[in-house]
Amino acid sequence: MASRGGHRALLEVDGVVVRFGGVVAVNEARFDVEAGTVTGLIGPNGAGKTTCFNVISGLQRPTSGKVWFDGRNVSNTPVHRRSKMGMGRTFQRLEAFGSLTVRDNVRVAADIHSGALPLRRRSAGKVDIDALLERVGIAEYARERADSIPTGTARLLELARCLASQPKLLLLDEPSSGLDETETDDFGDLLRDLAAEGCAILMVEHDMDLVMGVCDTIHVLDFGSIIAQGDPAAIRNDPAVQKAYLGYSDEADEGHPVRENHAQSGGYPGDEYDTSTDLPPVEATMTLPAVGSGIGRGERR
Ligand SMILES: Nc1ncnc2c1ncn2[C@@H]1O[C@H](COP(=O)(O)OP(=O)(O)OP(=O)(O)O)[C@@H](O)[C@H]1O
Repeated sequence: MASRGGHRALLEVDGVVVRFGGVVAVNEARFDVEAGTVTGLIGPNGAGKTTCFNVISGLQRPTSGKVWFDGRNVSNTPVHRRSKMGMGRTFQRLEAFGSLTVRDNVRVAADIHSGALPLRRRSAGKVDIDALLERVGIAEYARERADSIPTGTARLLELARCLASQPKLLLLDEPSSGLDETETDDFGDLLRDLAAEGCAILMVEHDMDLVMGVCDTIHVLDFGSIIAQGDPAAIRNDPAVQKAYLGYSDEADEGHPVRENHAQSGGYPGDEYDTSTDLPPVEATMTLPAVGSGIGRGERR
């Protein structure tokens, strides 16, 4: 966390609370995201991940607490200014302009960003659109209309549009949904490459193979509170995390299931289990991929 006068992480979520009436969606969340790393923000459905993302990107004002970005308190900074400072975000909902080609969508995103830069920085901010499409793996769709491409490709287009603004911090909300196994593997490699180039990546993601395979650090939210923080090995073995995802409390261990809302969320680790049943099978705890197994080793759904 922030040290006064010393090192500050690129992003710091500093005791953020968000209340919606009686619901505490985020409860004193506190975590950092360092430049050059991939960080996962995970948790059962309704845990507060999207609300946290909204606070970081400026769509949601926190009830209390602060967000620091690049050494500045941005808690009251509007979305467009945060974007100009180097925050890029993708959304669960796809946002591309359907009637434009894939290439033009990325061009527009690059132009908007470049237009927002001071004149002296515009040429430095110029993006090679074709190289970017190539890098993200959608060059073959460059001339297709965005509303005619497969969902996985549209997801990658979102990423390309975001990268066109050359962000220092990339906020990715469910980036792998709609990607097939090969696309997800390539996507994981791309995230590692971006981090190696110095980008900070924070992602909300339900695909545990991907999360465990690419993240340096993972923060786990449950009912708005951070219940565990650490590397994939620590998170995988953390009893509180297992409990949160299984939907059992201590009482439940004695045969009284509680927190059905989470148990039915289906996101983790039992992506394979039938979410129409009340609780996932206990074996679901065993479906977490081994840390270091890489991604896409056949366990993915
Ligand atoms: N605008 C809102 N008004 C009232 N309650 C809200 C609002 N937004 C979110 N909530 C509540 O806050 C809690 C956290 O929701 P949030 O969407 O942040 O969770 P999440 O972890 O992103 O869930 P999911 O994985 O399903 O997207 C939930 O109980 C949700 O119902």
